[in-house]
Amino acid sequence: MAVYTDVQDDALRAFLLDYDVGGLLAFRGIAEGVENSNYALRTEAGDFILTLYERRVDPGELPWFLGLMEHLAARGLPCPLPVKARDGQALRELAGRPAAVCTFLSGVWPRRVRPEHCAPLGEALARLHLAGEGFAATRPNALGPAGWPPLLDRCRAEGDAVQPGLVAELDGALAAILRDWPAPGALPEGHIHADLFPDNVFFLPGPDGKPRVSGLIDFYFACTDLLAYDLAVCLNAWCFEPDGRTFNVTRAHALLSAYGALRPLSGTERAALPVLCRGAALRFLLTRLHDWTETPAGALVTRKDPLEYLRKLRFFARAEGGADIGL
Ligand SMILES: Nc1ncnc2c1ncn2[C@@H]1O[C@H](COP(=O)(O)OP(=O)(O)OP(=O)(O)O)[C@@H](O)[C@H]1O
Ligand SMILES: N[C@@H](CCO)C(=O)O
Repeated sequence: MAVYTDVQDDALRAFLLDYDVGGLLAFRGIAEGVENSNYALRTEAGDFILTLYERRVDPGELPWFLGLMEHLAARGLPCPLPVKARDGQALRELAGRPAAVCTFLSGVWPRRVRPEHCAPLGEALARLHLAGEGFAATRPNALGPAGWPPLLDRCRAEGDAVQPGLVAELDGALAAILRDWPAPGALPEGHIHADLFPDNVFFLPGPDGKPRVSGLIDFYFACTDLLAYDLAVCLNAWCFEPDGRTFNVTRAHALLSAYGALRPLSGTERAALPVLCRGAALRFLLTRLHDWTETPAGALVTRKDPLEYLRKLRFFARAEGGADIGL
C-alpha cells in the first residue's frame, strides 16, 4: 500500500493546469512503495509519476533531492527528471501535501536477482557516482554511523522481544563497527543513493537479450557520504539468496568488477569494504527493527524482516577477507 493521500480527479486536473503536459487522460494509484503516495499519470504529453510526500521525508530536504535528480538526469543517468510547472518550480502542493511530477521510467525491477543483473547494476552505480560530481549542495547521511547509536537506543526496550539477546548482540556489533569505521577524509566521498535495493532499479532486455538498467528511482535516502558505502548497500541488498544466509560471490564479483571498470576502487576503499558492509547491514537491521516495533498493529504497511539483516551482519562479521565478499 502506498497511497496514503487520496487525490480526486478534479483536483488533479486543476493541479496539472499549471504544467505544460496537456490534459489528463488517465491516472491510478501505485500500490508499491511504503514511504510516499505515488500515482501513475497519462497526459497528452506522455506518462509521468506524481509523488505526494508523506511521513519520513522532511519537506525542507525535498529541493535537495529534486535538485540532485535533475543534475543526474541532465548528465544522462536514467533517473526520474522532476518536471517544472510554468512558474519554474518542480516542488508544489496537492491535497495538502508537498508534491512533484517526474518523468516515468520504463522497465521492471527484478523479483529474482541473477548474476546478469549485477554487472549492469555496478556500472549504473559508478555512473551515478561520477554524474553526481559537480552538484555542490551536500546532505549529511542521517542514517550513517552517528545515527546508529540513537536508533539502537530507540529499539532497546522492544528488541529482545524480536529475538532474545538481540540488543546485546547489536551493542557489540555497533561498538566493533564504530571502532573499525574509516576516519573522516580517509575514503572518497560524493553523493550516494544509499538505498539502491532491487525494487529501486528497473531493467529492460538489451539487443543481446541481457538485462540493461533502464531506470534508477527513489532518491529520498540519497546523501553525501563514502562512495564505497553505496557498494556495501548493494552487496547487502543484491548478493544474498532470499533467506539472507547464503552470500552469492558470483553476483558480488560481477557487481564490483563492473563498478571498478568505470570507477576503480582505491586500496583503502577495498580494505574498508568489509566494515562498510557490516555498517550497511546494521543500518537496515536497525531501521527495520525500529519499524517492526513501532508500526501499530493493523497499519497498512508491510513490515520488512529485521532478522534477514542480522543474518547478513553475521555473515560480514565472519568474512575473513576481500575474496569472501567478491573482491
Ligand atoms: N519515475 C518512475 N517511473 C516509473 N515508475 C515509478 C517511478 N517512480 C516510482 N515508480 C513506481 O512507484 C513505485 C513506488 O516508488 P518508490 O519506490 O519511489 O516508493 P516510495 O514509497 O517513495 O519508496 P520506498 O520504496 O522507499 O517505499 C515503484 O515500485 C514503481 O513501480
Ligand atoms: N530498502 C529498505 C527500505 C527503505 O527504503 C529496506 O529494505 O529495509
